[in-house]
Parts: sequence; structure tokens; C-alpha cells
Amino acid sequence: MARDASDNSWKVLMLEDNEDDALLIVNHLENQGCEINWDRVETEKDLRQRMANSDWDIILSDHSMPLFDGATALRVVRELDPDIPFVFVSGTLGEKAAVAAIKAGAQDFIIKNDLTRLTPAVERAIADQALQKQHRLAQEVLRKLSQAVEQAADSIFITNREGEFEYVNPAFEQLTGYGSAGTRGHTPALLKSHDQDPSTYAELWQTVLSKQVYRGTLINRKQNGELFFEEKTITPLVNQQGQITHFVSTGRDITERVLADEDRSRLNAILEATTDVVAIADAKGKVIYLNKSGHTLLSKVPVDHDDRGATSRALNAAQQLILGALAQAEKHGVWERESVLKDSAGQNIYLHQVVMAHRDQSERIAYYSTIARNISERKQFEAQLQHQATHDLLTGLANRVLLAEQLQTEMHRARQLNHLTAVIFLDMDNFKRVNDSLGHSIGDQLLQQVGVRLGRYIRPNDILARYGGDEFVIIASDLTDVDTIPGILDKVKRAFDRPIRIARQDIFVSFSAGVAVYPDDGDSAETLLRNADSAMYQSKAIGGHSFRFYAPAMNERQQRLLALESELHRALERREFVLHYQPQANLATGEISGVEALLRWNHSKRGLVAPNDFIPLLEETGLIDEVGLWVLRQACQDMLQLKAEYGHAPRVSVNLSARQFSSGCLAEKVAAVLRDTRLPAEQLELEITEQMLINDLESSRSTLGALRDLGVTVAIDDFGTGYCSLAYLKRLPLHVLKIDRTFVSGLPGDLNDLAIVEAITLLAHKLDLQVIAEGVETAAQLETLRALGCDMVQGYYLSKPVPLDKLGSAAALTV
Ligand SMILES: Nc1nc2c(ncn2[C@@H]2O[C@@H]3COP(=O)(O)O[C@H]4[C@@H](O)[C@H](n5cnc6c(=O)[nH]c(N)nc65)O[C@@H]4COP(=O)(O)O[C@H]3[C@H]2O)c(=O)[nH]1
Repeated sequence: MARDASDNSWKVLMLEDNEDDALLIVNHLENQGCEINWDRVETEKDLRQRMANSDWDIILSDHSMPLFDGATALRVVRELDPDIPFVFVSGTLGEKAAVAAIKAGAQDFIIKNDLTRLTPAVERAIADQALQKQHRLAQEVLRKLSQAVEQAADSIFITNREGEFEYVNPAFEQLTGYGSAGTRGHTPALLKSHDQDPSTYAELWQTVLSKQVYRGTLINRKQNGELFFEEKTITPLVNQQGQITHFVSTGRDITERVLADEDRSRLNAILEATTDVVAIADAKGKVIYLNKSGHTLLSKVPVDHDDRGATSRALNAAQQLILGALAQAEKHGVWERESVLKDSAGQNIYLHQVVMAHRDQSERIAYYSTIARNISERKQFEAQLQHQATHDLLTGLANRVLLAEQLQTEMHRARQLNHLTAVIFLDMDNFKRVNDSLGHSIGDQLLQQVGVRLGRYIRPNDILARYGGDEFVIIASDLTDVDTIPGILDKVKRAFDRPIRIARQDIFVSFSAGVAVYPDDGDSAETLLRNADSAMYQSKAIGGHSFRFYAPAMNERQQRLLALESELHRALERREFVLHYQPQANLATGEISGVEALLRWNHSKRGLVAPNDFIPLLEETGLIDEVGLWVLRQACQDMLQLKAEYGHAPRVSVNLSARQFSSGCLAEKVAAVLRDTRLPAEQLELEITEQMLINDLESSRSTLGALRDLGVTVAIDDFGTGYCSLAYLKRLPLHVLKIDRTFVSGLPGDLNDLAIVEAITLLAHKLDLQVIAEGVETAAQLETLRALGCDMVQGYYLSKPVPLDKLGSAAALTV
């Protein structure tokens, strides 16, 4: 730090070989009132050492010394400290040497012989040198500052008060393209882009002219025309009078950041405006963003046990969308798929979905995103097209194309399961006549109605198609036996027992049918359809209203069945049916309390035919209704005849077929028979099987209720062979359980049978049901049953089924 010269207290270093001279100088200064702290050196080495060890206010140096000369001393001193005052105090010195000394940096030159100027010279040298030091330091600072400005990364320029450029730094030139030459005489208006809101400039000027610092973002234009965003600070420089002299502007190019922000907000706007569903999930797959369309669409997807509202529903559905595809997205980067969700109305929402896994720089999953487009409409349209291509427009049934496809599938399944598949070709017998006489519109309606009715009568898994014109095809699959096919055809036939009513006209419909069976009659859809068609033509050739198998052997069998069927038709007229009765004994009283009516066919050529040989055919052909009614009526009449002959008659048990039981009007028919024959209702018992009961439990319950109301009892036949649980029985109005003879036959030796019969008996009694055991063939069986608490027995041991006229003696039996 340069010291103040005016306090006259100085540290002086003397470069003097003559100590007396040095003392003379010091004395002089002290005499002038100065306080001197001094030292003396006479070699360069000592000079360097003293300068290094201490701060001096001034150096007074002789010019010529034996060991050292003044010029060198001055050089060394300047080298060590450029600011220390240096004055030569010497003997006479030429003018030239004096000028050279001043030029070399000495402040003054004093002649030893005349020291009158010494004190003021020292004072001035100290004051000047202090000033010079200040100036030098200021220069230094300025140099550093301008270096900083020059090297700054920010663009900096300085303008005068009028705004004209005075300085631009290299960063400014680099950013804008304008150097100092390009900016000379211009103002920063040179950079204006005209994209800037004018109010920004107004605000800028208002701020800086009020001597405040302006900070803001300007959109400027480079020399090459390119726009850039500049974050600006403009500082007004104010002089001591408080007047603005300059403006300093620092700016930073923030174009990238601004555009990135803008991109992001633009992207956000796009995400919110798009009709696609966009969802983003974190690295663990948890949904963290769902756009507006996503919220709207996915909030329609219901969530089990969640009633937290639409947002929760939407996020949950988005989660489902993402979760299912994470693994694939992770593996492939991008994964595309179609997904289906169900809305609250049960409608499918089809989405075409792209799921992407996004990785960070270290290749770890950063997040997942999915874009899903609702393609439900397209799907519906495709489905509609597909439906149109595969369905008949008029009836809505499958068309030929779909039929061939489905037949192919069914054949494949049949092959795997070792089942049969029947192709039934149906051609309406009278369609042309209807169409010609009643018109096409009625014809069309008829075809529609036929389709609907056929559909109701086939099994749910069977396939129904309109093949063309008045031709329909049924594919009946999962068949294990060809013998079931006539049953199917019979159902079709019965479906049209009632006419179809269109425009107040009853139209009777019948079909010619042809059947081909896979695998015997062909191993391709085409062959099977062709063969079924040709079989249909055969049936048409013999007058229609019938069916033919494609395979001749089947037709022979069918012929035989047909013959039997027509014989059965006539059997009623010819009174070939007879009833035999088998007695049932009450084990408590030993009396014959009941008989079972068993049907026999007294065939003119074949003799007495057992029911198992013809009852299935009666069922198949529907004749059972008529024959069953005959049995019921005959049994009632026979009992009345017995009563007339013997004064009393046992209760009679009549077997019902499944068809009779489920006909819906059984109770009315039974009531009519009882009314006509006048047999007391309690003398009639009806036998049904377990299977019939459980086929349709609800209608069984109402039929049984109606029978109970009539006073008729109901027995469950063959009990134990089906799946009927006793729990069912409890809830139905039943009276008797007939233990099947397969359990009786093992008695008394088979412990299992014993246990079963005992359990059935016990439980039946708990349910208030009587127990009758059938098929009792031995005394041991009878005694065992008695011991087990069975109420009644029936079987060959008592009597085989016998004609009515033999029943009198059989009924005389006691047990
Ligand atoms: N091995 C052996 N068999 C015995 C013994 N006791 C009786 N049976 C036979 O067992 C069958 C008992 O009739 P179901 O179980 O109702 O079985 C009947 C019944 O389901 C049905 N059926 C008979 N008549 C009619 C009828 O009028 N209508 C209906 N829907 N079905 C009938 O035909 C089936 C067979 O009748 P059937 O041949 O008369 O055969 C009768 C009877 O002759 C015995 O000790 N040992």
C-alpha cells in the first residue's frame, strides 16, 4: 500500500557507498522536520535482501558507487517493486544521464551539494508514486474485467446513453453474427425480431430509464435471420451526477430450453386432445398418467368391489392394459396387440394397443407408455361384414360358407372324441306351392318362421344353417350311436305338428330329409353334404315327409323300425296290447295290497313281446302318449272289474314314460280317466323314475303337486340307480320309494347291498315315504327285507306278472 507523503515519517533505504553522505542526507531530512527510519546498502545483494525483508517508503540512491551503479540499482528496484519511489541523490551528473535516469523510472534527481530540493522532491515522489500505484491497480482491475467480459460465455454489449453500440464481446458476435464493425453506429434495434410483443420493449425502456436493472426474455434475430430467445439483463450505468451514461446488456441464449418447454407443453396439449388412450406407467408398471380420452373411455370399465368412482375405474382399467403387456414390451421394446375390455353394459371395448418400454442411459427401464386406439367401431363393422359373409340375410342362420367351416370343426372334434356327427339335409315339401300361391313375401316369412322353429327344437350345441332356397341343414354332433338320429328327426317332425300361422293363414310344413354320418359316409364337409343331399332326394322320390340315410344298411334298419312302427300303430286298433299284473305284498299284514300293471304286446306273429323291446320305439314315435293313456284307462277298468268280482281290489301301479310325465297335461288326463272309470284316486299309483324327476325339477314339482291334489300316490321306480338325492325327495310330494332290484338281488349275502337297502329304508321312513323292494326272488331276500323294515315286496318269489284273470289266485297269496 503506498503511503501518504504528507505525514513526513518515512522509511528510507539509502543506496550509498559513503556513510557520511548518507548521514548528511538523513540529517538534512530530519532538519527539515522529517522523521526518518533508514538503512543503507551498497551492493545489489544487500539491496535485494533489504527489499525482500521490509517495506520502504522511498529509495534514495547515489548514481555511481564503486560496487554498484545507480542505473542497475533502479532496474533491480523496479523489478522488485514497480511502485516504490526512487530518487537519485548524487554528485554532479551529466544532463544526459539525468534524463536517462528519469526515463528509466526514477522520480527525481538531486545534487548532493544542494539538498534544498530534497524534502519536497521526496514528498512529491512518494505522492506521485502512490497515485501511479493506484492508477496501475485500477488499470489492472480494468484489464481483468475486460478480459472477463471478453471471455464471458454470455453475450455482452455496452451502449452509450443514446443506445448506440460502443462495445460487443466475442460471445455476442458468436451468438448474433454481428461484430464491433457490424454494430458500429447501430442500436440494439438491429436485433429486433418483430416477433416480440411491443409491450416488452416499452417495459424495458421504462425500467432502465428509471435506472433500474431490466431482466426479461427477448426474441431476437441473428444476422443470418435466425430467431433466438435471449434471457437478458440490462443495467444502466450512472455517473456521479446521477446521469445515465451507458447501458450494459448481458444475454444468454435460452432457445433450446424455451423450445424444449414449448415442446413439452405442446406435447401435453396433444396428449390431452388426442382421441387415443395414452397411459404412462413407472418402471414397476404402476400407472402414473392417463390422458383425458383415457379417463373418458376407461371409466366405463367396471371394477369388481370398487365404487371409488370414475377416476379409480379408469386408472384400474389402464393398469390392466399396461400390466398384461409389460413383459413383452420389456423384451421387444415395442409391443403391439389387440386388447378387449368390457364396459358396464357388458359391451366389448376393443383397443389396438402399442406398449413401449423406455430405458434410461444405463439401459434400465425408466418407464412404460401405451397408446391405445378404440377400434370397437371397426371391429363391429368387421363383425357385421363377417356376419353378412357367413349368415343368411333372410333367416339370420349360418349360410353355406359358415356351415362348411363349422362342419369341418365338428368333424375334427368327432375324430378326437371318437364320436359321430350327423349331417341332416332338410328340404321343405310344399314350399314351391306356398310361394307360388301366397306370394314371395309370405314365402320369405315362412322361411324365417321355419328357421326359428327348427332352432327351438334342436339341441343348443347343434348347428342349423340355411343351405339355400327352402333347404336347411342340421349338424348334430357328439353322437355315440346312429340310433339316436331318428329321435332327432322325430323331434324335427314334431316341431311342425302345429302349422305355422302367417297373415292369418295356417301353413303346414313337412320335410324330406337325408342323413349322412361322419365318418362312415364321407370324410370331408363337401362329401358329407353331397351325400346327405342325395339321401334327401331319395326321400323326396318316395313322396317326401320322411327321411333316408345315405348308407343303405342304415336304411334297411330304418325300414325294419318303420315296419315295427306301423305295426305298433295298428297294435292299438287291433287290441294287441294287454296288461299283466304283478302283485305287491305288505310285509306287516302279509296281504297283497297292490299290483303293478306291466304292458305286453301280443304280436300276431311274434307272440308276447316284452316292453323293453317296443316301449323305446313307442317313445321315439310319440305313440307312447296314446298307448300310455290306454294303459292307464285299462288298469283302472281292470281294478274296477276285480272289485266287482271279489268285492275289493288292490291299489294299481301304472308306469309312466318320460314323455307322458313331462307333457304338461298329465294331471288333467289322469283326472279324466279317474272321472270316466270312477276308480277312487287313492287306488291309483303312478310310477316315475328318478331321471324323469331331475330332468326338470321345477315342472316335476308342479306336476307332482297336481297329482297329489287329485289324491293319486306317486312312487319312484328304480330308486338308487340314478342321481336323485334324498334331499330332493324331501321337497317333493312323493309317497313310495321302489328299491331297484339290483340292490335286492345281492341280499342277504352282499354287505354293501345290505347297507344300502337299510340306509334307503331308514331315510325313506324319516321322510314319511313307504318302501317297496322289487325283484324279490327268494325267501331269504324277503326275510332280510322284512328284518330291515321294508314295507312291501314285489317279485317272482311272490308271483311273476300275470294276466288279470290269473290275478285272482295270485292275489290270494300271503307272505
Ligand atoms: N329278474 C326279475 N325281474 C322281475 C322280478 N319281478 C318283476 N320283474 C320285472 O321287473 C320289471 C319291473 O318293472 P319296471 O321296473 O317298472 O320296468 C318296466 C317298466 O319300466 C317298463 N314298462 C312296463 N310296462 C309299462 C307301461 O305300461 N308303461 C311304461 N311307460 N313302461 C312300462 O318296462 C320295464 C320292464 O317291464 P317288464 O319286462 O314287465 O319287467 C318288470 C317285471 O317283469 C323278479 O323277481 N326278477
